[in-house]
Amino acid sequence: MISTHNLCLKVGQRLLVDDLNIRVGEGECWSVIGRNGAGKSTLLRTLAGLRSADGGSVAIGARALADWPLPALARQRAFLAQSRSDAFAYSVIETVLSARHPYHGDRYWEGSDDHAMALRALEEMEVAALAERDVRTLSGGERQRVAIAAMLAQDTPLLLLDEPANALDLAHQVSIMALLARRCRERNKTVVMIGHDLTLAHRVSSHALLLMGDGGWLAGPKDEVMRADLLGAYLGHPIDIIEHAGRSIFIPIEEQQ
Ligand SMILES: Nc1ncnc2c1ncn2[C@@H]1O[C@H](COP(=O)(O)OP(=O)(O)OP(=O)(O)O)[C@@H](O)[C@H]1O
Repeated sequence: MISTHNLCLKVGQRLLVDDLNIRVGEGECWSVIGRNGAGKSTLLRTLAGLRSADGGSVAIGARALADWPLPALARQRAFLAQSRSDAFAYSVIETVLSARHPYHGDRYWEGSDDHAMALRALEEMEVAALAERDVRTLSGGERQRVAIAAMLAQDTPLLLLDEPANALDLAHQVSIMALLARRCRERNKTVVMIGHDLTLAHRVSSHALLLMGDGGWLAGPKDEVMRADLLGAYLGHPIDIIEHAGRSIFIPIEEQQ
């Protein structure tokens, strides 16, 4: 679905990611893991085509990202930014409907199919009751769920999400991550997301990509990569993994006082 070829990312003189070669297949769910400042958002923005590579390339399907016309690219991938600000008094439903524009061509108005999809996405995110509300009046968690609803309404094969669990309460963190995993399993969608909750990431992901922040990286199936020794090295803190009720629970090891 999406692949990188000797991808290099830099900010200023600092090398964040060096020679990254990954192939994210259809139906796979990848978690990108690393310390603050390791380059996770920079990578995701590059995968979305919102920032150019500092070396190497990204391809969606067989076509280089740079060769995708923007409307066609918007039908291939949806992107959830880490934060957003709303300058205008759009309603929730208008915000979600705007995600349907890539399907309009020359048509200005949305059709009834667009409305039905937008409403369905709001219902899935449990924010349908807020459809007529001004987005600027929403709580942080409600706004996050509306942004994810817009992604679902965009209905792309590839979803790129920068910390989707941000601002969500516990129940919504679990349900939305489970929904993303189901989208991969049942509808063959492809997800690449950033998250700091290792237990949740391990539960829903098929693969993980660890970023060291100095160019180094490690990618593979989650059980090969999300090992205590590797995570400890990449996150700069020792980690314990406890098996409980068939799940792996990741906990930071407390230093002796
Ligand atoms: N426009 C910029 N100018 C200068 N430095 C930048 C710029 N954009 C990003 N950086 C730096 O690049 C590094 C990587 O940033 P990035 O946002 O990708 O990190 P991250 O892994 O997503 O971190 P976090 O977990 O805190 O969200 C950081 O040190 C950041 O300060």
